[in-house]
Amino acid sequence: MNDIQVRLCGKLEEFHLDVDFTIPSKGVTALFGQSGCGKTTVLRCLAGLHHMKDGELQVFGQVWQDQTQFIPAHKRAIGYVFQDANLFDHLSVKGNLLFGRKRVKQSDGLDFDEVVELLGLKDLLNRNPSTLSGGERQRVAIGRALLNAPKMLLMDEPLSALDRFSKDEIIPYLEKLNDVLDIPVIFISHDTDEVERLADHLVLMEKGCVRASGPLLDMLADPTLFIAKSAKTASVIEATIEGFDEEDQLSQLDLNGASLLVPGRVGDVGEKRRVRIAATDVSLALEEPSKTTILNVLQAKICDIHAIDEARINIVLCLGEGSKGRLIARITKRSLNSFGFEVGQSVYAQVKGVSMVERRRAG
Ligand SMILES: Nc1ncnc2c1ncn2[C@@H]1O[C@H](COP(=O)(O)OP(=O)(O)OP(=O)(O)O)[C@@H](O)[C@H]1O
Repeated sequence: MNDIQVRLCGKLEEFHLDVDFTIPSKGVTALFGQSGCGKTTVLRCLAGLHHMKDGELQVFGQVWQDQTQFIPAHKRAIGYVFQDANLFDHLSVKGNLLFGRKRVKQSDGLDFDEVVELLGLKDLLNRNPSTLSGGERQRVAIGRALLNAPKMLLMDEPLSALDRFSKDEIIPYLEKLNDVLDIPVIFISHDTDEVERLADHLVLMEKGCVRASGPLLDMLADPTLFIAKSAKTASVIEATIEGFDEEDQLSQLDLNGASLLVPGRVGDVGEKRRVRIAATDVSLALEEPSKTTILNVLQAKICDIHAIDEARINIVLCLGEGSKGRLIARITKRSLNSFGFEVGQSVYAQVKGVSMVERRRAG
């Protein structure tokens, strides 16, 4: 009852939407899929900006839409952030932030100072929006949405209009926001890097349908999903920092029982971090390689083999017990056949590169 249940079925001229999925009440959910698959339509239906007649929406046990009722947009406690910040140029940043705030009970949600602090807006308050950078404008738009005490924050490609530099500037603020907010955030993105850094849950859409949904890390390890076919396919795994080697300046991480070394001090002992290992950076060996410069050679078991096309194969490896430590290796069909890899077999995974999915702190 504490989650968000979405069922929507209907047509927009030629486009047919038919989705039925659940969004957890906490954390960040990314709606991901190709252009035109229906992500914005789903978000607009959630916000009440579009009424798909055949639909049911239940938010924290409250009915927002069913066969007999439809709560209009202005009565849904929602913050909506669009691709463009849509700020009012006749108002200062402060005026924009406070726009609509009068309608909200002051005790609800975050207060003005908290939002200003969280999004690093203090030095911008007296500026005119026309003088702000794209990233700064989006931070103000997010602040304005939060000050209306939403029960849910919806963001439609909030970073897509920004250049790489502005994205890098704003992402740490979003990460910090995600740590502080106790409302669900649902955002649309085309960018796998953004999704890996920001999302906890993923809803994968394809041609008006939900292809799969679930915890991000499980979804990224599922070789049957279309994201596993991309050239950028990677495993994103939660690791715990176990130690630091001062002499060689290497951090030692625990990946579900397997030990991984990464250069530099990536955090304090006991902290959890996401690591990203590109599928093309993992190669397999039947025996433990002895003469190699590769630092990370992990013992693993093959738990799935999945052909991507005529030439390439994804091998899903399990590290330790359970389904948490799953690593994808991208190999050729020729290697699969010549080594005779099969499900259940024990192998050594040589990991050529590991990057930290940074969860930096802003401000
Ligand atoms: N008001 C409308 N009338 C007719 N067709 C529409 C309308 N709104 C959206 N569509 C169509 O519905 C489909 C889904 O659109 P939607 O904007 O939801 O996709 P999307 O996944 O968000 O795409 P993108 O990533 O490109 O923003 C598209 O084919 C679009 O042309």
